[in-house]
Amino acid sequence: MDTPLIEIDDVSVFREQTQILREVSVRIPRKRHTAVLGPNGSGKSSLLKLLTRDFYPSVEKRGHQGTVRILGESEWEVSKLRRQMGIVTPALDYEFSFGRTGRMTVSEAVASGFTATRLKEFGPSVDHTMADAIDRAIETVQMSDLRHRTLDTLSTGERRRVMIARAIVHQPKIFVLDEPTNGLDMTARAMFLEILESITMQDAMTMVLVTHHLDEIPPAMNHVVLLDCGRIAFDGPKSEGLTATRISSLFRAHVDVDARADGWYRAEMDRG
Ligand SMILES: Nc1ncnc2c1ncn2[C@@H]1O[C@H](COP(=O)(O)OP(=O)(O)OP(=O)(O)O)[C@@H](O)[C@H]1O
Repeated sequence: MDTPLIEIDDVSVFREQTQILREVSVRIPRKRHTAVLGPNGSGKSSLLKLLTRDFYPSVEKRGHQGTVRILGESEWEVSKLRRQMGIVTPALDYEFSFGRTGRMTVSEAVASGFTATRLKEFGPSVDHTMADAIDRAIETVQMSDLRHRTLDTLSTGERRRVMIARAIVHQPKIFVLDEPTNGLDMTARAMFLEILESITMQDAMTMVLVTHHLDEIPPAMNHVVLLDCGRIAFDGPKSEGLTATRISSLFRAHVDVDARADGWYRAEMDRG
């Protein structure tokens, strides 16, 4: 059997006396695109930070320390690990919006995904194969016309699409997105979701999407993890996780959930 891409085993994380993740265990095999859903402060970003090695499992009072294995390994040099993953976070988007990083062109920024670097001086020397991959990634996010523009001249929606191209240019096995539609208007969001949908359908990378919004989970993403106060409240098939009962309990509100025929979900708060 294939080694799972991600195995988190009995991990707790404490920060400043507060326990922000509680005995979390999650296993994500290849091709199991997974949405991590939960209310504000439930620990979604902290879970992703375990994957990117921004957070490590804490040692608990009884001496126990959980493990995080990525591609079968628990010891990773952070820079090497980042090259195995595509990552899109609001913080990264911000970093690419100004200063020397913001003055990179779309093509240069996408090329920097090969080395997981943030400045063109540290970027790769681009050979033919890489140039083709850069073109394909830029096409996937529908940015070919703007490829020579610098990032600081792009709208948030356009820059976010460039971040996707940068994250996938080297065809990583794992593609992680943290609330990627934050700050996008209706049209930019719809376009962004269409791009995510096309990437999940290719199945080349396994996507882990952190979101508050059920209606952002692409149809081909069939697995959900529900996080509640740092604990896993559910981990399983989307059709069983995204029920009105579970979602209402998670968000402490009456929520109607509609599984649509096209595979997308809609949720609406029942204010009655
Ligand atoms: N570095 C830190 N130091 C102290 N507390 C932290 C730290 N990082 C996160 N927390 C706390 O851990 C909890 C979970 O935070 P996290 O950002 O993972 O939640 P989230 O589900 O991603 O929230 P949101 O949806 O609002 O982004 C919050 O109560 C937060 O204040």
